[in-house]
Amino acid sequence: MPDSTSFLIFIVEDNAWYGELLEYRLSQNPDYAVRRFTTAKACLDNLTDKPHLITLDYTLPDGKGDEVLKAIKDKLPEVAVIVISGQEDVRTAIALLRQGAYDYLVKDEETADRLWNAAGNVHQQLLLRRENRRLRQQIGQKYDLQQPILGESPQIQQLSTLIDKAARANISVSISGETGTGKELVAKAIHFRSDRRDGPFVAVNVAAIPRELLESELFGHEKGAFTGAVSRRVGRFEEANKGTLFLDEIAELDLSLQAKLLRVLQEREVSRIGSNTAIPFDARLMVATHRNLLLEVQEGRFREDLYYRLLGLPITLPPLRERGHDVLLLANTFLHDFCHGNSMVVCKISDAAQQLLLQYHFPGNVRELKAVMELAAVLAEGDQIQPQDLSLRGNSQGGLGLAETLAGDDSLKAQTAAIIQRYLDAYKGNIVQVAAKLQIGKSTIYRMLQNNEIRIN
Ligand SMILES: Nc1ncnc2c1ncn2[C@@H]1O[C@H](COP(=O)(O)OP(=O)(O)OP(=O)(O)O)[C@@H](O)[C@H]1O
Repeated sequence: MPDSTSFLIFIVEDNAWYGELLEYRLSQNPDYAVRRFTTAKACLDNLTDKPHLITLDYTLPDGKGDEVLKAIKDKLPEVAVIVISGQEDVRTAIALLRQGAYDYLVKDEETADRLWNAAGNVHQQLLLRRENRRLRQQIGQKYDLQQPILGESPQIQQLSTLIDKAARANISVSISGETGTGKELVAKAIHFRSDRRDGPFVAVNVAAIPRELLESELFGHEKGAFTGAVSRRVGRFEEANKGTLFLDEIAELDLSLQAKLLRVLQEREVSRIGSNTAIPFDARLMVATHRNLLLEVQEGRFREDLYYRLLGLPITLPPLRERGHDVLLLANTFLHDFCHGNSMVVCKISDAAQQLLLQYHFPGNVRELKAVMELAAVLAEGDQIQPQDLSLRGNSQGGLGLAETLAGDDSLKAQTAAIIQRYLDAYKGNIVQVAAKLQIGKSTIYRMLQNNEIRIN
């Protein structure tokens, strides 16, 4: 039996000398395991070993190529079969290819080389498929947890039931909720629990892509469709084939693209910019927004007909501040994951810090909580997280005041300087400690001091 990394080839050829020649050539690749059979029956009897490639002589003593090909494909549809024939016959070649043969080669002095190339291609495709499967499994494991949406509050329990219902039906899903409440996480959970889990999950943040690029991002374009279209581009709608397309911040889609999206959904086809060819659209659509989409409709910014098409199963995510003690459950999980990932000792959250977390309004919701807890793990002295380690907006006690620093409109450079300055103050100018805490080089701090971007107070 082939293992998961090998590439098993069957050569089916009644001419012993020719079979040996092909075997000799193909065996030159150390990744290939080659076995030779002189009859169709012997080949068919051994298909349980699941070869990846079969080279099939068209005229065997116990069967003609087309019959044997059919028998092979009936038993093992995914195997690549290359038919090798003594004479060229275009009609037979076409018929065999239609029947599912991978290639058709005529015996001449170049056959062994052409077979070598074809086998190389089949092998490459197999490696890509394996890699693809591995990555999918990895992603699947990451998101396909029984309880991917952490929380014990009634709101989150209800949400879990809705996710299961959404996963079972092939209905559109519209998710709303404040920023950072887990809209994308919910969309992924539905995808990975649904029948489409083996297909791709393609996420597009409509608000993050400039209008002039968005159309081609979504629908793709043909080479030369517009200035700058130097090569063909497959759009995200096509990429999501057999999977899920998640359009985040859907309310930001402008009216002309809303019209185009509506057409795609009505006709279930897309065409690339610059092409008249319609490509079937077979993906489940999920959309998300932090806005009230109905209000957008009432104010004329969002098409009503599109709204009803997209609404499907509406899911509203509650803000974190309304999830009661889930805040602490999430805080502990984030702390635990971060400390484990960074080989740090996991600290506890002191009672006072817990109270602060429970009272805080979390405008950035779960995303903010995660960032706050990770930073707290870095800042904590000893084995407990104290209120001063929590960088919450308006927390006068501490967190080095980073929340305010980061909420400003300053450039990245200015924000970096502000963060380092806060740490320098907190560590009383100890550059070695600050560099270690922030995991930056001491030279960065010295350079910034030299440029007067920061100072020792
Ligand atoms: N209930 C939850 N359990 C565990 N992790 C969560 C939960 N909710 C959100 N998260 C985490 O919080 C972060 C933000 O979630 P996500 O990106 O899904 O939010 P969003 O609502 O889509 O945000 P935005 O509106 O900015 O697009 C992610 O790291 C996500 O894994």
